[in-house]
Amino acid sequence: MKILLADDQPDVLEALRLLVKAEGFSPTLARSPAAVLAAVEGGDFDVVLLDLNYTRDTTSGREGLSLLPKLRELDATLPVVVMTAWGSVEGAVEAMRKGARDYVQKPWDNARLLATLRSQVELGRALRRMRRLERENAALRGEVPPLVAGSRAMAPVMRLIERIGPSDANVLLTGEHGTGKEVVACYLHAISRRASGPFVPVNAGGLAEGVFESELFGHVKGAFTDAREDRIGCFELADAGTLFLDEIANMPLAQQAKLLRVLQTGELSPVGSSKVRKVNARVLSATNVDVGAEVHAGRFREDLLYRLNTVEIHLPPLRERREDIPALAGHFLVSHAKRYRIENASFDPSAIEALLAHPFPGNVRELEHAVERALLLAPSGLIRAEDIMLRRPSQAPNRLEEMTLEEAEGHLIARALARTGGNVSDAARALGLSRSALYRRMQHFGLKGSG
Ligand SMILES: Nc1ncnc2c1ncn2[C@@H]1O[C@H](COP(=O)(O)OP(=O)(O)OP(=O)(O)O)[C@@H](O)[C@H]1O
Repeated sequence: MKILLADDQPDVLEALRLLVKAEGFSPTLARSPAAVLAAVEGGDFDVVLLDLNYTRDTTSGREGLSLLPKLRELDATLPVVVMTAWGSVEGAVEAMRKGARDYVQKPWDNARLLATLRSQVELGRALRRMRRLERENAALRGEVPPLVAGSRAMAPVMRLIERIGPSDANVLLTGEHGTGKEVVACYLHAISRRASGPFVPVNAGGLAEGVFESELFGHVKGAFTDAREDRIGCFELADAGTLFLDEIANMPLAQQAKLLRVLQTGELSPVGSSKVRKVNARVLSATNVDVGAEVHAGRFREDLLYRLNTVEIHLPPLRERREDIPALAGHFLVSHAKRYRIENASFDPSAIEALLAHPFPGNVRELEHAVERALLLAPSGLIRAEDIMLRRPSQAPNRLEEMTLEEAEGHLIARALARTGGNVSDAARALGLSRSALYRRMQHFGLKGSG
């Protein structure tokens, strides 16, 4: 049983540590509200025992009280027991209202404290079990997207996802292209309290100047020439649900400012209207770019990043979680066989070996496409190594007709940049794009120019 003990008085902490350790708990200690949050973010506790007062000369309990909603946001199933000063019943009542499960008064009675902690651990576990069952049932009903993530590298990521999912916290998903950021966003929504509301994905980084506001905030009839009807924006479509903003690092600064305003106020006005509307959408966002570096370079607003990444979840590339390859391949085999009505689809062990040996620069998406192609090419339903066409990155084809549209685009852009010696303006002119549009695509493909 893992317990987090939080108090700013070392002697109290030590007494509590000895007490709970003797009873089979494994304690972690925190001496400040910040340490409590950091511990809960990084750890996996069965119960928290939280003192409400953090500076010796105050007894208001404010600091501890303000921690409770934050803890609930981080993990709604984590039981928190508060300690209050003797006789301060109001503090205890307020703490319970803010999400504490129980309280004990100082000086505490050892036997009662331990009994309270033990029963909270039991209750917390039951609650988590129930949540898991609900989720498994929802997955069986097809309401939660299947997420294959059994590898060791994904274990801490999954723990974080399970913990953060039910809360309303804004989450920034990072990771290379095709690592599953959108599936995870969908999963987070499906296990949240908003699951019965809508999940609205929008490619925030791909919206042109003129469409951004209307797409996100909506417009009223007559707001501009083409506005023949009122249109509801994605923020309102996601009301009581989740808005998923993809490719956020590609948003120009002007759009970032508009988004930030809505996130700060929780209010928006559709284009052409002066009426203010309240919005209630949980915002999940994603990027394959190092946003910290973008902030540093002045291309991304720090205050916006701060709003978006209450919690950051990084999805490792597939090459760092090879253990997942067989299960993912099996998952894609079943789902595509169903889609193409292919019976008896299966892998020969040589096929799995070939998959395990591939570096997958395109991550899970590349694996999915490889399995889909192999399924369509294998003469019987049995897929062998030779049916799987995997390209070594160094042997990437340079025949356009063998490429996907995305590969062809990246290839043409890289070629144009090579021809112009990395000059972005010249390359943009050659490709018939604006400089900023080319810049966005270069970021998308991880290409660099020389100015
Ligand atoms: N863990 C997973 N379990 C099952 N399917 C997955 C998993 N990860 C990714 N996929 C599948 O792989 C494909 C790519 O995933 P997704 O679109 O979520 O990646 P992404 O990181 O959002 O990509 P991009 O950065 O290009 O937008 C999807 O079809 C998705 O269903």
